[in-house]
Amino acid sequence: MDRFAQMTVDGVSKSFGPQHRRHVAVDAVTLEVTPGSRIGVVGESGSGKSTLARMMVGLDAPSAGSISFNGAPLRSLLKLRASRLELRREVQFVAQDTTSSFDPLRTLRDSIRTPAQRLAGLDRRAADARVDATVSMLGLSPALADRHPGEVSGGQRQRFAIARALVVEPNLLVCDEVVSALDVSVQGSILNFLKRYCVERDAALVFVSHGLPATAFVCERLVVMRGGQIVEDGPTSTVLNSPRHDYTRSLLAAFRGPAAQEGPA
Ligand SMILES: Nc1ncnc2c1ncn2[C@@H]1O[C@H](COP(=O)(O)OP(=O)(O)OP(=O)(O)O)[C@@H](O)[C@H]1O
Repeated sequence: MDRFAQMTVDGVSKSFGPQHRRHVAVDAVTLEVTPGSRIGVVGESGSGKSTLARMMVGLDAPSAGSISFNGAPLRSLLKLRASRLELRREVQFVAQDTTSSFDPLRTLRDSIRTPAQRLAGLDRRAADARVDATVSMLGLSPALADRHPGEVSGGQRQRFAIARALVVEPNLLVCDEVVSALDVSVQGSILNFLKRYCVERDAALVFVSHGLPATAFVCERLVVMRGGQIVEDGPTSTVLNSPRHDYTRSLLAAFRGPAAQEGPA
């Protein structure tokens, strides 16, 4: 599989529930992601951000519309084991809920080493070295990786989840509320780290978050969602300084302050 060049989300919708009580979580969303783009997806709770992110990594299937990776339908890439593994090598996801995302019976090191071996093709020794280097870059002691997920704090587990995604060095990283559980000081260093990671390797980031200041700090493009739809999409500075939609204005008003433009808060 070629290196990530383009992901296209084309008129994608997702509904939940029985026919007579259909709830439309994502409604005809169109979005294009290319290398180096860092896209922040913001919006109120229930606006469809997580559902969109899950569809982009193939964890949920769209009810309508299509998603393609380098021109190939995601659905067909996911069908075959070989292309699914290659896709996972290129596209990684960090979920909001880290409690259920790690196997409680395995050490964190085991869980992070597996993708380093299986997806990045490293032997055990190289994979262990990669695990140590990655967790260290995220401000964690490698010794902590020998614990089980229940033996570290929620914030540490969140950083291990980021490490598990980064250990395969993906070229598209999709993050769903990855810093909300972290202390403010740790948030800042993780946001800096994610931004640097993307800039250095021309990787793309889709960063789903409630936190507008953090999102504006990391992302050069902001997508605002409401009721499953994208109501605004543009360069971060344009969206912050001259929002076109009333909803964006009210979202900005809630976060009004210099922090929105100067750095994570
Ligand atoms: N598996 C599901 N089954 C039924 N409804 C769902 C499911 N997943 C999401 N929804 C509904 O879809 C809508 C969008 O949810 P989603 O989690 O995508 O929003 P969100 O913007 O990420 O919210 P939050 O910021 O609170 O995580 C919500 O009304 C939610 O209740």
